[in-house]
Amino acid sequence: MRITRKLEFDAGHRIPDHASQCRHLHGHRYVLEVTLSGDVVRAHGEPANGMVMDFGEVKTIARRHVVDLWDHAFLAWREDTAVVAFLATLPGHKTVLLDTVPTAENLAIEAFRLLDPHYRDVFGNSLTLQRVRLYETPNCWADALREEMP
Ligand SMILES: Nc1nc2c(c(=O)[nH]1)N=C([C@H](O)[C@H](O)COP(=O)(O)OP(=O)(O)OP(=O)(O)O)CN2
Ligand SMILES: [Zn+2]
Repeated sequence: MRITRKLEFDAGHRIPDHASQCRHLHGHRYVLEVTLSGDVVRAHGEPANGMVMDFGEVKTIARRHVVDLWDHAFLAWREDTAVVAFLATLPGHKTVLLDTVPTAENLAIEAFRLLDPHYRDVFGNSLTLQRVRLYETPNCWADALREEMP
């Protein structure tokens, strides 16, 4: 069985080497989809009975480890030196430094990496993070799939 929880957040970014519009500082309302696989828990009296994982718990973990960190932040490639230096002049600015250019592909991979250790199988139902899908716009998204993760 697979279940998916969708969350949304707002963040700024730029793709410094892009040939067109995306080299400019701009933002998106990102949509993050977290897909888990596992057996349905069959345990009378347990709050998770009948579920792979409570959607509320899926959300809590995604917020704690990605969404709350990235929401209203500027997601910057640490080698984008001009932007990183500028953001450092803004007192208390919420900046997230990334090891890769903040494309939809790289953000999906990074979100998968951040979330994977936190979706733990506590009911013996083989709970596993399978996919992180990140929408950069309603028309553009990237999938980080477990079988393709480095
Ligand atoms: N493979 C990728 N291509 C592009 C990425 C990316 O992350 N991965 N990112 C961008 C830009 O950041 C941009 O935000 C996307 O812009 P655009 O292609 O204009 O997308 P829209 O949905 O706004 O397009 P419409 O045709 O206006 O709906 C570019 N490429
Ligand atoms: Zn963009």
